[in-house]
Amino acid sequence: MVSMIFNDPSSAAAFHRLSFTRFSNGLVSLRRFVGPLHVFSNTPTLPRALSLHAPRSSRFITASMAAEPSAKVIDGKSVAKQIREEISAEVTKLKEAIGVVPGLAVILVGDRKDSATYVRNKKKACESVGINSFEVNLPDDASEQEVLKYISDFNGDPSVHGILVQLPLPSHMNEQNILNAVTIEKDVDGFHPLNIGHLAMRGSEPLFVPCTPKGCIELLHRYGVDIKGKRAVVIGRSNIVGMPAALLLQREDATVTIVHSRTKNPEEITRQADIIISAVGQPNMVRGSWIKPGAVIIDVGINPVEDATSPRGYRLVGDVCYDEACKIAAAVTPVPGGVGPMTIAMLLSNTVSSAKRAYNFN
Ligand SMILES: Nc1nc2c(c(=O)[nH]1)N[C@@H](CN(C=O)c1ccc(C(=O)N[C@@H](CCC(=O)O)C(=O)O)cc1)CN2
Repeated sequence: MVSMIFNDPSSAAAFHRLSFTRFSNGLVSLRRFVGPLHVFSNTPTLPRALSLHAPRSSRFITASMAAEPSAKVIDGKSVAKQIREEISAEVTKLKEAIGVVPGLAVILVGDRKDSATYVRNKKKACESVGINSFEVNLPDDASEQEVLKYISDFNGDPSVHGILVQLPLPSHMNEQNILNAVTIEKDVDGFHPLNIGHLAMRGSEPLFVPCTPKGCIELLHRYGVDIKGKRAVVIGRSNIVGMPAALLLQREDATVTIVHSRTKNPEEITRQADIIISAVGQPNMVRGSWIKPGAVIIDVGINPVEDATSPRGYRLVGDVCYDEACKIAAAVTPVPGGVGPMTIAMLLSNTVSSAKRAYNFN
């Protein structure tokens, strides 16, 4: 069975570790639904309404006897495509009106395959919407000074509106020093302490919100999920996902609990949530028994697990046991094809916002 112990990744590394875990599908007991959570769509191509009902009388059932999968699949891939089309139109407008083309600079240090893939995908996404991209590739043994020099050059370059340092960085580098060096006006990753600070303060607006948490909220909005007054549980408290996701949910008037590696009874707490955002990097940790019937689940985990039948030798799974979640939740994001593609769509969105802000263009 999958481990029930999870860690708090302080950097992106824990999300993309190649950890191979075997698990088996046991029976799960689940509590009957206590109240409806309506999921309305305001987008014509997306689902109209979701609401699950069950009689209050029978208190417990088991997953083996439970209904067929009924959860709505929250399709991040198609929402991200829609967003790229919207961004493409904005880029054209900006260029035609004032002759400005947004520019994104990406710095990659080291030779991690997954990071190289993400950077390549970011470059392709920029091309697809008409954003200029600038790429710097440094070897694993590059010095922190070299990275800081590139950041300083990009900070002063008017053709660059967004700067991103791909994480994780090699262990000899001080991540915080490097993230702090990006000027906040170009911090399209939203990781600068000032941007995070503004996100945490009521009545204050950050210039940028971190892309993955922003993508999670965007999915909830585009699928018409009510957040105000709902109970939300964020599993994981990393700087790049869990913590900012909790702050964003709070700004949307959810009642937010963070479940982390030292939380007692994580299962019981999570089962109270109307909305779950899981970002711990532990394959299939959240079982059916953790989920309140009718909950909406945003699964941020992208975990490789051994799979001899796949050409890559592994396949990707989320933090949430998808098959079990599909039988209990109202709506759930798949992995792959859920939050991942939204991360890059939000990066493009932040880059265009930055270029517009630089020229006071609305
Ligand atoms: N500077 C940053 N570094 C990292 C971030 C970040 O937001 N800023 N996030 C992650 C990696 N990441 C983007 O950088 C990212 C991860 C995953 C995906 C994605 O689309 N995943 C696909 C599956 C891909 C596959 O098949 O291998 C999916 O979930 O469908 C996009 C971006 C850490 N570093």
